[in-house]
Amino acid sequence: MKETQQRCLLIINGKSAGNPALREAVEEQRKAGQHITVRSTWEGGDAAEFAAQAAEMGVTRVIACGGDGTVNEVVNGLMRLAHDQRPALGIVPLGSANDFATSVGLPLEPGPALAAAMVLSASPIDVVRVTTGTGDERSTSYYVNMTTGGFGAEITSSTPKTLKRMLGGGAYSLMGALKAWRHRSYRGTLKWENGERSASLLLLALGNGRQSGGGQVLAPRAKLDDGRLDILVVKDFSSVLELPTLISELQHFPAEGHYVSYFTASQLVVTTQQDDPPWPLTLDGEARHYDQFCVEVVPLALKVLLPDECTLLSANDRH
Ligand SMILES: Nc1ncnc2c1ncn2[C@@H]1O[C@H](COP(=O)(O)OP(=O)(O)OP(=O)(O)O)[C@@H](O)[C@H]1O
Repeated sequence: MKETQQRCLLIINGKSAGNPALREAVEEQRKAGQHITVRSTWEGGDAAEFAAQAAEMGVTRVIACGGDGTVNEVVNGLMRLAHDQRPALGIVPLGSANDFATSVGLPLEPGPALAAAMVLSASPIDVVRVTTGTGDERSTSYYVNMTTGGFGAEITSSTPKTLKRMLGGGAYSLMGALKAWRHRSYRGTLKWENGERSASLLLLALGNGRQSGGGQVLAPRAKLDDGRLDILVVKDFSSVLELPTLISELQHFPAEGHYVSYFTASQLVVTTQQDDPPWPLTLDGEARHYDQFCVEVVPLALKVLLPDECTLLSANDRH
């Protein structure tokens, strides 16, 4: 940790611009001599726009104040800058889930979180690039924590608590909930550098971080800086009798189980056949549908202000 003066840009989700604890925290840090410029968003896209202006403002730290959606928007803005011009990213968690901030061990209250963002050192982490569509429809975006695809993506993006209850309640409760949600599987072909498989899937999770959906750990062995994506594939089932095995496998994350496979790759491409429905994929907290998408690791692309003891950094691996 460094006790130095910082030039920071705070990007606040407009929803939280009046947050009293955040206002107090900014005032306190300014009194302590920190140079803080604040920008508040009006609508989606603003946070990325502000972040992309950070280099010309001469700031060294950009602090995203909001939920996971705001963090990922700021990441997208920073990725528009050349690598050596990207300021470090800090986080003051103000969302409802805050999955990234929670899993890396950042303080969750505005005062301590902003104070931490002034002194924490910046660790380089991987960023994940997602390319969707083809030809004129092609679009690229980035994320730092996790994205989910398939039926599970529709649930994780809308009701974090429901998902937790579903997975914690045993086979019949899960089956009931799945029926109520008009559960469906998605067919597709997954291709990565060491393999290929076609399957009917319930859930696909692509983790650089470990959790999504408000505390649901779907990539328990992920590291932020190992150049790999942790991939969880949950195959579909046809009867309630299969569910106990599926639930048990979801607790152990086997490399190759009956329903659950867990492996790593630096790139994964998912494609559907012409008659298959497009896949829901959560990007920025919202599920959108795609016929094809490619996720790939951009190694050590961004410096993030993290606790030195963060267990998601390879340097803190137990030997
Ligand atoms: N002034 C604003 N008022 C309301 N919504 C906004 C405003 N500015 C941006 N947004 C929307 O908020 C989204 C980001 O939300 P954010 O992730 O900060 O909160 P959240 O959804 O509550 O968090 P979490 O994902 O942790 O539950 C942006 O993608 C944008 O669409």
